[in-house]
Parts: sequence; C-alpha cells; structure tokens
Amino acid sequence: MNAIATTAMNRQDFEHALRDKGRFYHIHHPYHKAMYGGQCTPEQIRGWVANRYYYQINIPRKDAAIMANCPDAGVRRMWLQRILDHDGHDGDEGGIEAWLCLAEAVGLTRDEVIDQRHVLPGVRFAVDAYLNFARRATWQEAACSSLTELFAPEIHQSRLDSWPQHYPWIEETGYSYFRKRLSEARRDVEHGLTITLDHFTSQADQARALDILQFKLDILWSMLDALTMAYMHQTPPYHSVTDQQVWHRGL
Ligand SMILES: O=C(O)c1cc(C(=O)O)c2c(n1)C(=O)C(=O)c1cc(C(=O)O)[nH]c1-2
Repeated sequence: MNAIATTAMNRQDFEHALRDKGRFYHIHHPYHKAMYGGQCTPEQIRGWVANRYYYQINIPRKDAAIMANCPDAGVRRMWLQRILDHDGHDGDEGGIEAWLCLAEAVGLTRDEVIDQRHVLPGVRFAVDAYLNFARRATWQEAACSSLTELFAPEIHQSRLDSWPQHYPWIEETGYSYFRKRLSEARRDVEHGLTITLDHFTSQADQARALDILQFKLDILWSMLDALTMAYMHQTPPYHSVTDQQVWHRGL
C-alpha cells in the first residue's frame, strides 16, 4: 500500500519539501550545463539570451497580475519592488535594460531582441503559461509559483563564476544583470516563502503548493527543451520545411 500523507507537515518540513524541488531546477538541464561548462557556441549563447528576453519582459506583467489580485496593501507595497526591479525607476535602469545590455554584450542588436524574432513558439507558450497562471490563480498561489527563485542565486552565481573564463568574447558590461539578481532574488524569496508557509497549511494545501512549484519548474525546463531543439540539434520549428523563421512573434 502506498503511504499517502494525511497530516500536514510542520513549517520546517514543508519548507524542506519546497527546497527539495531544487532537484528539478533548470540548473540541471543539459543546455544550462553546457553554458556554464564552456561548451556553448556564440550562437547558442545568443539564442538563450534572445529567448530569455521574453521571460524578462513578462516577469513584471506577472507581478502586476499578482498585485491586481491581492487585496492586502501591505503585500502590494512589498510586491511593487519586483516591478521596479525589472522596469527600473529613478536611479536604477532596471532588469530589462540590464538584459538588453547583456544581449549587446553577447553580440545581438537591441532591435533583433526587442522585436522578438528569435523567440521560439515553445518558449513563448511556456512563458505565457506563467503569466496566465498568475492572472487566474489566487495571489498566494501565484506568489508560490515564484519560489523557483529559491534556487536562482546559485544559477546566477554559476554564470558569473564560469562565463568570463569560457567566453572571453562576451563583454564584461553584460554581467550586471546576474550580479543585480543575486541580492534581489534572495529578498524576493524571503517574502514569497513567508506567504507560502503562512497560507498553505493543510495537507491538501501543501500538496497543491508543491504542484504549483513543479508547474513553474516545468515552465523553465520546457523553455530549455525548445532551445535545445533549435540551437543544439539545429531543428527549430518547421526545419523540415524551410530554413526561414516563419513562426509568429506574438499576437
Ligand atoms: O536566470 C535564471 O535562471 C532565472 C530563473 C528565475 C526563476 O527561477 O524563475 C528567475 C530569474 N532568473 C530572474 O532573473 C528573475 O528576475 C526572476 C523572477 C522570477 C519570478 O518567478 O518572479 N523568476 C526569476
């Protein structure tokens, strides 16, 4: 007989179960491993940066959706900082601009990134799933879905540690985004974790929170699967029909 948990975990065990999901973080995806292992071509790095731009520009929209669903002014006041981090404010250019600097540092033009010509359908659909979830879920569920950030400082640090040595052709100015996120992600996750631990208290709630976190892990992993098809196997969408990038750029 399978042992099915019928009682809720205490706070500490629940946090441990959430953190244990790090086993499925995209840091373990072969595309990421190749990136910090120094095995990527400039085209593969550029493909990742151009596609991840679509994630970057949707993060503040996702956070605005969470705020729109949240009646608690105290939570909104704290959550607002995430939007400012990405969109920028007086004295801070913001994460999206920093991502565009990264794009230029790896040899992309701003135009080709901003017009989303390289964004693969699989990446777009995965990112859209995240935004749409935040729109329709409760604000606590959507906050929980941001908890992959528990594992993000390590992945940003791994890029800062390995990229300059493996990819000397990348301009140093490009790395400010990763540096910026080290502290921002730690602060965000403290808040997101408190909300999750406070809100998901029954056994059923906790199982739901773990499912939500898995959903988010699936999004990140699926983005890299799409990139693998296009940039590792040279099989982008419609490759058997044309060598043109005929896919749509968002409707
Ligand atoms: O580079 C990465 O691997 C990575 C992953 C994640 C993540 O785990 O969702 C985020 C970020 N970066 C990031 O830079 C970022 O601003 C961010 C916000 C969020 C979120 O869910 O609200 N995730 C992430």
